[in-house]
Amino acid sequence: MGPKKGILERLAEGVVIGDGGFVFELEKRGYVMAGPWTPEVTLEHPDAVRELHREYLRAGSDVMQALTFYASDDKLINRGNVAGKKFTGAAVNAAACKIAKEVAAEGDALVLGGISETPTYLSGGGKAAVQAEFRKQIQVFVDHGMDFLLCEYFEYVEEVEWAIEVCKETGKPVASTMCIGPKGDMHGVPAGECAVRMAKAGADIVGVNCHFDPFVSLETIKLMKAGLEKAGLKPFLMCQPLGYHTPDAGPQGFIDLLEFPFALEPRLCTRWDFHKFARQAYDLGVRYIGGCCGTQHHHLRAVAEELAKERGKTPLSSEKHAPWGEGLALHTKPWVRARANREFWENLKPATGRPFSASMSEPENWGVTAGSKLMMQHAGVTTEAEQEEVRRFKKGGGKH
Ligand SMILES: C[S+](C)CC[C@H](N)C(=O)O
Ligand SMILES: N[C@@H](CCS)C(=O)O
Ligand SMILES: [Zn+2]
Repeated sequence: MGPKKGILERLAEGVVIGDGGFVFELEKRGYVMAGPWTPEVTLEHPDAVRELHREYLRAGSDVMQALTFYASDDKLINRGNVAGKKFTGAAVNAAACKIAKEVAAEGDALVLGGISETPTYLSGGGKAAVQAEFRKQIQVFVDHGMDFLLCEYFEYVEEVEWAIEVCKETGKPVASTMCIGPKGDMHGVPAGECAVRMAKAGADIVGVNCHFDPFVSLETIKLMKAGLEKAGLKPFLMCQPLGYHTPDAGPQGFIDLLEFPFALEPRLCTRWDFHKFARQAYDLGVRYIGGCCGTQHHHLRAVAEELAKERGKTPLSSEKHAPWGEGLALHTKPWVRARANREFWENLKPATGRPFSASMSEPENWGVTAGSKLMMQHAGVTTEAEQEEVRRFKKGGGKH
């Protein structure tokens, strides 16, 4: 076998599958704390991180992304208060890189080092102080031979431009995703402009991650694509959305939903939602497709199975999963065997089993956010007349 193909070559040839959620999944498994969301688990429980990488590799992931989310020194510093432990970015990042490399070598995966938004920026620190945080993390990625770099989970385009600038100093390919929706960044910079600014700063791959569901995220990607086309720029497109449905989320996405972060399960996407997402993303020209918070093994496997023809292969874990539920043909009960087909799963509207659960936690957002038409469509309010009724209801202060 020759040398591994690089990320840009792989993207030019076809589709690359990213990874699933790490901090969210490890929080549920008892290894990460919700709140700080920092990944000192790479030092405390390396086996837990290793196993999750393996699960994603088995699902078809082409990239082992080192678990370095929020692992800047300024973010980790608060973790010194937990059980008297001090975790440095250098140690957490180095451990993350080693684990990612180890699992990548078990398949044909690339390794990726990522940086994310910093408390320094959010508290008004200037460019030099913010870039100093990034530089420390990136040095570790260079020392450990990461194949490419990612700026992910940025709410402000200014900060991600500073991040890309530092990544470019290494000469490695750079990907960049913001956690924004169709309304743009937290300063109101439109999504299309964010994409153009990321590409002009030097990102080879641009797109979105986290904060919004797969279908809202694709709406953002459409706006990004249009902005890039208008500016004559052609970076690869990347989308790693939530594994939760968020049609009612406001501009900051799922963070502002009442269920964030401990009661999101009723909103979980099914594997069939991810089949649909993968196809729509691919048709839109997205070539780097993965997941973020809430996404698990079966979501990624669905992406890999949906795009099996395009990729010329099926993921390892498909050995335990016949396409479109066909394994059910082996079930003992005939009425369950009747579900062993694509038509059944593609058309099912899953019930939640919660009689008093509303489909939206904050329907009052419907009339006030730019994505409201989209939200209504997701909620099944599809005709113009019904949508007008919702708007009238809103204007009337919630009274008919
Ligand atoms: C997307 S989660 C891992 C982090 C969300 C938010 N920025 C928070 O810190 O709670
Ligand atoms: N890559 C990170 C992003 C969190 S928003 C993770 O999967 O945990
Ligand atoms: Zn996320």
